[in-house]
Amino acid sequence: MGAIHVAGLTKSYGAVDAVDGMEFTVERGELYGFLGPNGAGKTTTIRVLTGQIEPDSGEVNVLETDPTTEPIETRRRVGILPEQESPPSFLTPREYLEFVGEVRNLEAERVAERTDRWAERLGFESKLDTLHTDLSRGQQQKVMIAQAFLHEPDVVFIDEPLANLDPLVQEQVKQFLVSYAAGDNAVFVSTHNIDVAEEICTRVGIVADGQLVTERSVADDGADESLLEVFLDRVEGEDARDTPTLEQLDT
Ligand SMILES: Nc1ncnc2c1ncn2[C@@H]1O[C@H](COP(=O)(O)OP(=O)(O)OP(=O)(O)O)[C@@H](O)[C@H]1O
Repeated sequence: MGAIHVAGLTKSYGAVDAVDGMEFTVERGELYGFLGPNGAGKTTTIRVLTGQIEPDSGEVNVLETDPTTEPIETRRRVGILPEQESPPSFLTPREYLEFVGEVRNLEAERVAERTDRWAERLGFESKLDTLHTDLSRGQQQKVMIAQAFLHEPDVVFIDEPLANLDPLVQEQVKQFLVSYAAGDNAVFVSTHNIDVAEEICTRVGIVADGQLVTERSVADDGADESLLEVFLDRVEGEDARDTPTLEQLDT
């Protein structure tokens, strides 16, 4: 079945077919990249997989739970870092992580240990007791990463994990994601960043018009086409690749 399994998934908003026959399976140990242009249906798929919205049809399974019929059980087992979400402005990182720890049924001592570890790992120790409203976007993103992993879930869904982070922290987060997935967990990363997907993912699914159009895995590293070329081929069609560059137009 896989840690995450999706078959024949559809979801429309009125006349918009946001997800239209999505199919894929992610196994434990994989860092899976979900790559696609704006409006391809990535966020909608993640929202179905985390029990936030109901699909119109199709099968979904996450860690042996059905997010459409047991959304609370699914959310209990997974970590989620939604797109452009900020921690509550009126709490400090320490308070927020204590709150998340309670929701996740973790012992207070364990939460305190993990909070310190995450603050040290991502460098927000000096901000642990500062209200989020006084933190930068990048510092808030670090807290959001910490909350997603606080209960050490077997599956984590992350939308644009590196948004707003400086290059040094991006490197640390990338290494962490790679090692976390390698520890028999499934990490599902939705991104527009082809370079990052190519660098860290064990497998990449390319999404367009609500469907998975192709997949590439690290095993295809020696392939003739780069991930960017595959992306342009499948998402934009040959026309996009034939579009002349500025240099060509100059000559
Ligand atoms: N709540 C909603 N109501 C109406 N239409 C929606 C809603 N959410 C998404 N859509 C539409 O569904 C389509 C897929 O959106 P979705 O957010 O899943 O794409 P995405 O791949 O995550 O895009 P992005 O990369 O820009 O975040 C888009 O056409 C979008 O406008």
